[in-house]
Amino acid sequence: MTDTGERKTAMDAPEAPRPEDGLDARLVVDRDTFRLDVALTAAPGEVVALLGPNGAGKTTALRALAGLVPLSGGHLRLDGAELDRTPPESRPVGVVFQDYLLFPHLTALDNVAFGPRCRGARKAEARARAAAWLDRMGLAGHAGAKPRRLSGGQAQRVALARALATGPRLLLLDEPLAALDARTRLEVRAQLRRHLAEFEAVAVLVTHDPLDAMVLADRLVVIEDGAVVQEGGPADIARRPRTDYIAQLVGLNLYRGRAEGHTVRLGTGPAITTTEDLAGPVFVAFPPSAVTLYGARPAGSSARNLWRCEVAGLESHGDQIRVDLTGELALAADLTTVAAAELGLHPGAPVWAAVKATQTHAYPA
Ligand SMILES: Nc1ncnc2c1ncn2[C@@H]1O[C@H](COP(=O)(O)OP(=O)(O)OP(=O)(O)O)[C@@H](O)[C@H]1O
Repeated sequence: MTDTGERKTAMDAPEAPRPEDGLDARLVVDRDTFRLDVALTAAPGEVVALLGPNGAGKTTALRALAGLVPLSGGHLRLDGAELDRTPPESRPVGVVFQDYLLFPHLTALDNVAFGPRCRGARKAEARARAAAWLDRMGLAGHAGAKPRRLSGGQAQRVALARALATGPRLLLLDEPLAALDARTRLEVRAQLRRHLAEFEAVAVLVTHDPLDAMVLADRLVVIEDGAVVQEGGPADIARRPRTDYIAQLVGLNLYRGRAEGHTVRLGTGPAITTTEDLAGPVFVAFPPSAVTLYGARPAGSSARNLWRCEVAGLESHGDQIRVDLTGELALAADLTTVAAAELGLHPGAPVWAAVKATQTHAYPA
């Protein structure tokens, strides 16, 4: 990064990455009854999303990386340097907080210049760097505006510029889009994706929105109850969820059982017929849209995956109705509103649920 904040300009002869470059951490944090213990590695240029339910420990992990909570154990190395004992203000780390935390009394320019100033840059230099960053973010025309005059999306970009203007080797983003309304979110998500793609160091973002994670990150690390339960590329996680939480996020019915060829036995429950030929512990997943419901047992149906169920709940999702079923197999089914009305579905109604083997997906557990 140059002093003006222009990155990737003098990159004609980039230095070869060293094996120790990037993030190498094991974050152990004890907080009363809660323990976080997650290993986190990332190469320069990689965007990693920490995804997980409320209280999983995502923010604690981010705060530990920033140095705002001490590690009880583990290690934290960035580009080969130990950071465990480095105070937050001396870490080469930029943070974008959920509500941006812009200084209300400072202009956009001075908000961005604040970062370099804190790191010892002279005023003129810090402001020049800030101006270059605002320009890059398409905000040159708003340099003199105070935060209250900025839209949510503009404020988000100022916060991002402020974090990037210090030339961080680790960029941390805490729920970067959570403060925005749905329409702005779409646009800001696309912009943020572009800026993250250009960022040559490590970026870690925390979110509980699967879409943000899938769109923005190269790799997802899913945390539940203080531990990593699954990590991988967005497509792999969406296709092969390994916990109920992830399956729900990506909208799949998920079961665990033992495969014998094309049959997967689910503990004491029923069996599911799949197209995959597997043996041993497996997961089976299928989308709610793959489920067909019948008011009575379908006569002459060749479907092997046919279960007697009962409607536990109904919820409308756009032009679809999500039906929660209990019975031989607990599952979610998506129907059109018309189909739900024709079946006269209501809580407690008995139904038969069918899924074709070709619509299921089995993979080793
Ligand atoms: N200052 C604190 N002192 C003690 N326990 C805390 C403190 N802050 C958080 N915790 C606990 O640590 C656990 C993890 O919280 P954390 O905020 O990291 O989760 P999260 O995944 O970011 O959740 P959310 O999505 O709700 O922000 C929770 O059980 C929480 O109650």
